[in-house]
Amino acid sequence: MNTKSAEDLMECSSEVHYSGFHMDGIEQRNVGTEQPTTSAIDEYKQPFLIGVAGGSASGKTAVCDMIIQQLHDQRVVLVNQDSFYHNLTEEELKRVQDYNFDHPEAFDTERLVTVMDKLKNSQAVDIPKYDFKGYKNNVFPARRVNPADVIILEGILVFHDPRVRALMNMKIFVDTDADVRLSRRIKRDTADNSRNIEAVLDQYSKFVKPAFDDFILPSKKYADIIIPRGGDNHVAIDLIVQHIRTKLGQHDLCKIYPNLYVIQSTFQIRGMHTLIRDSQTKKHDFVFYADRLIRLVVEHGLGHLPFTEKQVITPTGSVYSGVDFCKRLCGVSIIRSGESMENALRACCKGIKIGKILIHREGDNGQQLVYEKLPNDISDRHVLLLDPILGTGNSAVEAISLIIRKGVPESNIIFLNLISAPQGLHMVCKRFPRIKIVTSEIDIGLNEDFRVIPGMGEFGDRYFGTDDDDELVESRSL
Ligand SMILES: Nc1nc2c(ncn2[C@@H]2O[C@H](COP(=O)(O)OP(=O)(O)OP(=O)(O)O)[C@@H](O)[C@H]2O)c(=O)[nH]1
Ligand SMILES: O=P(O)(O)OC[C@H]1O[C@H](OP(=O)(O)OP(=O)(O)O)[C@H](O)[C@@H]1O
Ligand SMILES: O=c1cc[nH]c(=O)[nH]1
Repeated sequence: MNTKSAEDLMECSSEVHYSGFHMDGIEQRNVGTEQPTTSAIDEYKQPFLIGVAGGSASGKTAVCDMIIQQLHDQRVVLVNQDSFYHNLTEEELKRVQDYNFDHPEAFDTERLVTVMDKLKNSQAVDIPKYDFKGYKNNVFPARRVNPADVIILEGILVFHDPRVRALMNMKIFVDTDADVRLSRRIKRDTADNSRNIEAVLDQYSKFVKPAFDDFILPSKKYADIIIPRGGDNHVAIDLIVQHIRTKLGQHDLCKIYPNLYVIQSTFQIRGMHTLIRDSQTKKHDFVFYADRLIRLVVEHGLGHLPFTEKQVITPTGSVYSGVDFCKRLCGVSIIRSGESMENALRACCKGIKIGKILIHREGDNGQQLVYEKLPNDISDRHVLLLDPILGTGNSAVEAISLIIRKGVPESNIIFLNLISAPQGLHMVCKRFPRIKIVTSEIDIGLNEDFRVIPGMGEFGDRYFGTDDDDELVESRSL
């Protein structure tokens, strides 16, 4: 994975326009001509890598073909582990029937790691073409593979090497009955009369079955998903494709940080963002739409708290099996902008205790804690930390550190936020990998004044009316 420091990502243009939507007719508009560089984000755009392992003739190819077919609108490449078989030496060629094609050492794993690492980092690669008749991997020309959104690596032993496994976003094991695999293999290998059944069975008992027991089956434990019956299992494949689509639709940072949640974007949400980001929006509209967005973020954040099962009897006398909210919570707002989120939290959680933290900005690089008042029993509670803007991450880190010093486990903190800059997300997620962050949009970056871009300016000034709004134009409605 390409790890860049937050500082390395600071190169962004300061003049940025927000690409919004007209709600009537849903026409996309690009308001400005000068777009910011997206190189900072592109660094983190990584393809989704799926590993498909399983015994010989288990149906891996069928599973891959079906996934590729269903992901027809995505750029998908299929890489086969067979392409990485070592060349056979003259000696080995003379006694090919004694060569173990099913052992991990039959593959050039170093080359496989290099190629997959490049593909994962969106670089084009040359993949060897293997000649199954001549047992050579130097067929000319090699296969040129360009970067794609999804890469599928298929083969009997693709889970064997930990470096290859570490690159995978999803690991699928195709689990097919041994009898079915053997009969398929016999049919396949004798189909064109190229081999007789004795030779096929001999290879099976000498190499294929032992390798399955010693290397392939033990690698099943690494799988995220085990598909019984291979390509015949349409339900499993539909579910896998749905999951891949969700992941592809997510912001790339969500793939890096599993505890980061961006609420699902709708035109309604984009419309509200368009209004609060518009420098021409008047204060009362700004407050109205910011409040609506905040309410959505708060409701979403509450969904990440633990629940217990609860059954109730409905007026029809039927049983409804539901859940009961976690009761031990509190809010903590970062003064002053965080206070704008308190009403939404109170509206959702009656009588909730809300603590406060004031962090004074000293220059633009450092933060200094100047005031805190938190519930005495905060360490027993789940904490909803409120601040609408995550910029450099300095304020959030300061506030989270204080809450942890008060005895709250990191995993009991949920940071609720409207707009996040990638720099702040990297800083907070790396420092506190177990806290959850819920945000409504991730922006492009920060400008030289550490303001989020495109952003929405100074949230506190716009929400509380301490900016100069003489010039603002008339109110508009959604
Ligand atoms: N005899 C022989 N077998 C080979 C050679 N190269 C690979 N194999 C066999 O090919 C098998 C790996 O391919 P499979 O997993 O069966 O291929 P596949 O088509 O992807 O399998 P499924 O799609 O799961 O049916 C190993 O079990 C090897 O024994 C070769 O040159 N000669
Ligand atoms: O991630 P950072 O770079 O630390 O920036 C984020 C901080 O900036 C904003 O507050 P601001 O300092 O503008 O004060 P205000 O809430 O009083 O307007 C925001 O509410 C955060 O607290
Ligand atoms: O863009 C920014 C950054 C910090 N605080 C804000 O209110 N806006």
